[in-house]
Amino acid sequence: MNTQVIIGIVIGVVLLVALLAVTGVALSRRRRITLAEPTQKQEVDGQRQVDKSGGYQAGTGFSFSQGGTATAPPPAAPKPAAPKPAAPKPAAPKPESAAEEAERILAEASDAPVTPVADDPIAQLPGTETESEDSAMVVEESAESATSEAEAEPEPEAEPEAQPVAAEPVLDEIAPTEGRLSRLRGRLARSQGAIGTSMLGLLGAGDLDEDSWEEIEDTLVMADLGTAATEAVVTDLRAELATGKVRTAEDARAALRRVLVAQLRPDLDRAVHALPHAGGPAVVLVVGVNGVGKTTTTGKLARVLVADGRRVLLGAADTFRAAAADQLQTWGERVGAGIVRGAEGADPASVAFDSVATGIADGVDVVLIDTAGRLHTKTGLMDELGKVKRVVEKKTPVDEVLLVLDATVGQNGLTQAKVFAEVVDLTGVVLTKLDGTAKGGIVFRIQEELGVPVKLVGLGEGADDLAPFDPGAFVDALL
Ligand SMILES: Nc1nc2c(ncn2[C@@H]2O[C@H](COP(=O)(O)OP(=O)(O)OP(=O)(O)O)[C@@H](O)[C@H]2O)c(=O)[nH]1
Repeated sequence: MNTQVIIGIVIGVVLLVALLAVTGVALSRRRRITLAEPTQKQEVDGQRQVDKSGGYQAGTGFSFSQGGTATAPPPAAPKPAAPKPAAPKPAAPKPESAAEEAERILAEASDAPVTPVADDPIAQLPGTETESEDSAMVVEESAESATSEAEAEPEPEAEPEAQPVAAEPVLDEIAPTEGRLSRLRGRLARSQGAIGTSMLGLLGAGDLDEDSWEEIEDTLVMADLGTAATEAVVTDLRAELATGKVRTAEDARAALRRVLVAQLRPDLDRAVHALPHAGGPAVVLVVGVNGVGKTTTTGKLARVLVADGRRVLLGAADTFRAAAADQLQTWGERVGAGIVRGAEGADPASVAFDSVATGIADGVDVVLIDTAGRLHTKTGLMDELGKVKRVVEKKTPVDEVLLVLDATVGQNGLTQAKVFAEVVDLTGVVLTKLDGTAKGGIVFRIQEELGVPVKLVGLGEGADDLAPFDPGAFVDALL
């Protein structure tokens, strides 16, 4: 009896030990797999990509692609430290130190024509005066820190806190992006309706006399479509109705939908060029005037990219407003993206340069640079934005220049947009605050007048209130 108990206990202990051993092996395997994850390869546009996300994925309705259209590759500029083919190893020190390189590039960029900012009140803000000594110092400091961090590449357990790329953030849950288009519909429905209700009422009423056509025109103009787009829509609608196939209210709705969608140019490339290219991260510049939602959009975009499996570095080149860098840093911490920021009032170009240098050194997939809000009337500041772009291009091409526009400001937004388009080659527009009192018709004008596609829309202040722009879904939301 006693012997049986003892045997039972022995068997139990043996089984327990075996179970622990198996669990231990499984755990250590899993750990190893997690660490090895960054080598996972993906095919994107026929090119091999390295997924360094650690498997943090979310289904996404967003479309990302490789750039190459925002800027031509940097002209025969001395290509800084030809990156090693086996990329993600952080920065082997270059022959020219990062600080020297930064200094040289900023000095070269400063030779380019920069409009004097003499009596411009905005230009009197700290840091806007000239780039020379102060900014060079900032670059030197930050470039040095980037280099030394890269040199002191940590052994697994000795992780330095100063690492610019994400220090143990508590990551947010990111809402799946799939449902965002239906959310777009709901949000727009709050403030839209002009096009839908009145147009469908008129079209559905049967034969249209000239008064009705005029009313249709007025409705479209009031919805912010502008005269050119309005005329085009009316002409196309007349043609549709002339076919005699529009007999019911449903036919009228379908015809109106067809015409509006066609007017929104569904053929335009709306993918955000945010995928890395061989040897370097994609660079996205986020530009626009104060308060339109640049920082918020940069943060929201970072979330989507991280959810899509990308390693993201944020560049806080909005040095005019200290809170903007703090705001961006918070976004980064929540989502697991690193940040490079300069001193308040530092030269934005130096921060942008430093961000890209750090991004290259750390092997991130994309660097999102949030720039300062610039009043479009301040030529000097606009020139400075040109400088930001030129300086970045010395390192790597800028893949995407996203202009953020506040949809609620209507015509003013368009005026701003045109000035920005003169200074930098815009590749896409983000239209924010479409959840507000915006009239959706502004989308038609922006695309028509700028020739640049609306790629993303902001639908609220919430972290996940960013959606890809889709002409069909957008028109559905209007009707
Ligand atoms: N309703 C709504 N509010 C938004 C949206 N996007 C941004 N905002 C709000 O707009 C305000 C300004 O946003 P910011 O991101 O600070 O704007 P900014 O362009 O970076 O401003 P500056 O740093 O001053 O140049 C904030 O209160 C945001 O929450 C949106 O899509 N909808």
